[in-house]
Amino acid sequence: MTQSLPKLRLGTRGSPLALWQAHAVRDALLKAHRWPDEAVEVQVIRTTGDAITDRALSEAGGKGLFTKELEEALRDRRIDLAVHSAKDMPTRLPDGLHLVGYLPRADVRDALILREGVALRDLRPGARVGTASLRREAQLRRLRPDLDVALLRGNVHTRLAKVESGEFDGTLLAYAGLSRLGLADKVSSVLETADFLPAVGQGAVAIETRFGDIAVDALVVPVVCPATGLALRVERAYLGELDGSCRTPIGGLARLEGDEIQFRGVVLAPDGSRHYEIVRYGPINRALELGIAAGKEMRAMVPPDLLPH
Ligand SMILES: NCc1[nH]cc(CCC(=O)O)c1CC(=O)O
Repeated sequence: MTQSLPKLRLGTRGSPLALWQAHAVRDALLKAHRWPDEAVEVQVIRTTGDAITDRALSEAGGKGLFTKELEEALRDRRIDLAVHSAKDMPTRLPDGLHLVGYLPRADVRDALILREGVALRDLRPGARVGTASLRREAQLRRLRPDLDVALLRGNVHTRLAKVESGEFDGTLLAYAGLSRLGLADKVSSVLETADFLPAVGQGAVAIETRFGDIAVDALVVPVVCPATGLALRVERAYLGELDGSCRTPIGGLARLEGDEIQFRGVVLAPDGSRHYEIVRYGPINRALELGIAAGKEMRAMVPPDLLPH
């Protein structure tokens, strides 16, 4: 029997980071199946989020802005899989779609990029640090209430340019993204997760497919990382319990420790004046339950002005 070569159409946004991630998935597929280059075709799809550059994403409508058009293409069968930053994925997906898995997770930490100096403590009081992330802003204010934290949007290169030009004294970005773009040498220092928790999903590349399209899923499964899948199951279940708005600064990180999962979560007041932390452990075969329990515990602890209803 001759096996005909599949032609998988992989959809992605067109940003440099998205393209890197799409090609990482494509390369993994080609390698795992020993396919020739033409077996996986990358299709660039422009999303609503790509058109917004002047406002904080939380104001523009938040998550979903970067995924909608890709998900429409999936449902219309114009593509067979969509590749996303796991961090940018809403906790609830549209009917008929699912996350089949993730590439092995990269460094989860946030990185500090400073015009001068190395560490957070090197910033003088009043120094201007730019970020568009509520989570980064709140954690930064908590650690350094004396800084002037301001909105800084745009792609990675734009942000780095604004630090280099002196418009900002520093910025915070995901280490994983910088490293994928070959910009790890711009990093002044990394913020340890002990005092600065990443966003749920940070550092992970997600692969979304049509639920029930077992032919496609069977081809994707060999490239997905089970450990990353477990961690993301916990983190996304936690976020799902807290969701409702993306106006609340939320961090969360699950890690495998032997046959246990450790989860740590944080919710903060936007100005960093209050923060609520939880640590929970659970067995690996109870990942979903661990995430849900962590989310419920957090919800019970956090005052309603930070997490509505
Ligand atoms: N929201 C944009 C986004 N989505 C994923 C990453 C970085 C890569 C990753 O976390 O996997 C970034 C940039 C950033 O936050 O610095």
